[in-house]
This record gives sequence, C-alpha cells and structure tokens, in this order.
Amino acid sequence: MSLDLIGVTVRPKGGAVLFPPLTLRIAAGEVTTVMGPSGVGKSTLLDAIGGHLAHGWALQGEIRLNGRDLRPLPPEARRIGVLFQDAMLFPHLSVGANLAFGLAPGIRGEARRAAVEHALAQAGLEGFANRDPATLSGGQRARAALMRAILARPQALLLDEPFSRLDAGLRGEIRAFTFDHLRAAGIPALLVTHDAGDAQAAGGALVSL
Ligand SMILES: Nc1ncnc2c1ncn2[C@@H]1O[C@H](COP(=O)(O)OP(=O)(O)OP(=O)(O)O)[C@@H](O)[C@H]1O
Repeated sequence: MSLDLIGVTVRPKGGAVLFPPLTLRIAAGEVTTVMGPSGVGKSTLLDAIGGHLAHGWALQGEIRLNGRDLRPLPPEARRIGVLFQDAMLFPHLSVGANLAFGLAPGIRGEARRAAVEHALAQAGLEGFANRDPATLSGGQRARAALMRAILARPQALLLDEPFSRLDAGLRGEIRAFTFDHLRAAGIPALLVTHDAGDAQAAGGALVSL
C-alpha cells in the first residue's frame, strides 16, 4: 500500500493556493506528519485527500492510492479512513456495534462477532461489546475509534489532531497504541498535528506547510 501526493495543493476557486505544492510518498505502515500554522490549510489538505473538499475549493495536483488516481472517485470509493480530534463513536450504537460498523457486510455471524471480540481485546476492552459509548473514558474511546477505523480495512488513514484532547499522560500512551497498530496493519497514514512530540512519536517524515 502507498499514498502518493504529486504537486498537491488547494485553493479557493478564483483565489491563490494555500501552500506550495506538496510531493510525497507514504509507504505501508509509515506515518508522515504535517505541521504548520493555524489556517495554512492542513485540514483542507486532508479533505482533498478524502474527497470531502467543500464546494468552492479546487484541488491542484495528483493523489494516488496504490498507484490509482483518486481524483475521479467519490469519498466512499476511496477506501480512506479518518480519525478526528473527538474520537467520535456513534452514540446510538453499542461499542461492539460501533466496531462492527466498518466490517464488510460479507463478514457475518460468528466471524463478525469474533472479529469484534479480537479488536476489543487488542484495545484492552474485553467485555465492552454491549457498553454504551458514553460510559467509556477518553482513552478507551480513542482506542475503540482506532479499532473501528482499522476494521474497515482502509488503504490509508488520515489523522486530524487525534490526540489533542487527551491529557499529557494519556496522550503518550494513545499515540504509541495508534502508531503501533497502524504499523502492524501496514496502513500508510498522514497525521496533522501542532505537537512536535506527536511528530517524533510518529517516526516518519515531517512536512512543514
Ligand atoms: N471560502 C474561502 N475562501 C478563501 N479562504 C478560505 C475560505 N474558507 C476558508 N478559507 C481559509 O482557508 C484556510 C484553510 O483552513 P484549514 O482549516 O485547512 O487550516 P488548518 O491549517 O487546518 O488550520 P488549524 O490548524 O487552525 O486547524 C484558512 O486560512 C481559512 O481562513
């Protein structure tokens, strides 16, 4: 798996580009970090990669996932996962149903339950399948959200400040958990952060916008 950006930048239609064109390759299991001042366009770059660029914005350059040009594909066909600041779980579904949400529909019955149980165990959440997400701690919710993202078998993952709401002690633990799992799953990932410690822990290339 690899995610390639070739001369990529974004601009409001009729306006100037937000940052100089970016060319980079993220290989399987690598986490590349993007840092830069507020408003430079980091979240808009992630929107462009995921296919969620708002009306009124234009993408410049080429985005390839495993060699395939993503530009003609709608977001749901891109196989790109996203993790946000709030580690959002669907509040109306149990923790187990949240994790199962990303699984392919062909995985049914016992195989489905086993996949969810395995992911819960990896997240240190054994026995949490029937819990209401509102009863989880911040760290538990962050680990569950990562597992839900991985179970969907994304071909790349975008992380938009996913650790910024966690307190200092938890932050180190959750980012190590996150990067270990992304490496093990061989998923190329792009991390947006304001925190140099996040970038260092990610261990990959650092891009400043
Ligand atoms: N319609 C528009 N026309 C021109 N510029 C816009 C328009 N909408 C938003 N912008 C600007 O585009 C930039 C993109 O913001 P974006 O959220 O991508 O930045 P960011 O680097 O993620 O910031 P932060 O670190 O604060 O989250 C901002 O400077 C914003 O003011």
